[in-house]
Amino acid sequence: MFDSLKKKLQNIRTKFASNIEEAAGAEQEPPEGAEISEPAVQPESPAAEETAQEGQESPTFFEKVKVLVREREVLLQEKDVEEPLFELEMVLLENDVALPVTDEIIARMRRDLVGRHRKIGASVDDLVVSTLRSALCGVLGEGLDLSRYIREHERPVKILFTGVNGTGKTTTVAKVGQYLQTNGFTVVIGAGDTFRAGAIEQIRTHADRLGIKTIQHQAGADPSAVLFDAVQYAKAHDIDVVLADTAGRFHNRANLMNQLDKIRRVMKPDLVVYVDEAVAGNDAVIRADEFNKAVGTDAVVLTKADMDPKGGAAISVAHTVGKPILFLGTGQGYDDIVPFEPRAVVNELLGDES
Ligand SMILES: Nc1nc2c(ncn2[C@@H]2O[C@H](COP(=O)(O)OP(=O)(O)OP(=O)(O)O)[C@@H](O)[C@H]2O)c(=O)[nH]1
Repeated sequence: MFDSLKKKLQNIRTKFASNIEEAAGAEQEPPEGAEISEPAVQPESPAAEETAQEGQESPTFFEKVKVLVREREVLLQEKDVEEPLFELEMVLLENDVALPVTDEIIARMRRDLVGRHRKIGASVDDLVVSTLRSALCGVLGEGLDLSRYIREHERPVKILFTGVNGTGKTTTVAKVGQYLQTNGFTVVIGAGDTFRAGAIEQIRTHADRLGIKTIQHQAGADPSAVLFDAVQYAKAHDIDVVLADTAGRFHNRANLMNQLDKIRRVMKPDLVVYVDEAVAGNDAVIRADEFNKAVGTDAVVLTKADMDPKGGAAISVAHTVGKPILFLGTGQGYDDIVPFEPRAVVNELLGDES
């Protein structure tokens, strides 16, 4: 994931850095007519001093100026960052980052860079990276640690999975079941997709393989009743978590959305988790937002991240919906699920924090 974006961000960093170096250098230029032959710059280090004393090649004027500007602050103007900001905007949009989220990242970068005295540390790239890091962290928000959430809430914690057809909801229910068992929690699955032929068998097969109990009714039964029974089972058997699968549906199908509303009222989930596929890019972000408006969403899972080189949905969805990403699905195996940690994502995009 992010392969394409990572490479392009590296180029943008270089562009920002060279523009800032240039701006800082320009700030150092003496006024017209002033003496420029010998800038009052001390060699940077004892090693540099030694080199100078030995009469070897002394640093050029430009190198001396660079040393000087790195030790002080620079006041950047809009024109200094206009071009790389525009390039950054294009790169984000090309990689499926939603327009309002792109705007937000650009606005944060501009706010952090323009019109402020910024201290240039050891490297201009550090300044660029820290500004980008803070803009990206700003839109990714905080993650949601599911294990911690479960430990801090009354059991059974009830998690309802919603989303459109075929995005990987059922597989995700199984993966989350496996993840929770590995983390020491007991789990029951409610086979709430009573609509699609074969859906009950599908979730049952997954659950059997993982040694998880499934609560199921006949095909065509009322999913609210199935999920109510799953919750009763969990209460009676001291199970930590109920995972509720549901049929795929589009937010504009009123009857199916009413069914979801009924499920919510009957099952009273603690978390409603919207599942969509990262590869759908902006479509996934728009659908997530629409689902949130229609039935509410507490967290998002993005599946098929392994097939998405852009990563735009992962960057956009939390800011758009205003809810955290819980997991990324990274393959078809039960272990192919990773908790979404915004900091780790930013580190992957920009390189580890030094
Ligand atoms: N590569 C990849 N494939 C995935 C991932 N998650 C699910 N899939 C595959 O996506 C396909 C659809 O998954 P399902 O779990 O059946 O989807 P669903 O949303 O429950 O489908 P409906 O019940 O029709 O709504 C299956 O072939 C899964 O193996 C993932 O993270 N990566």
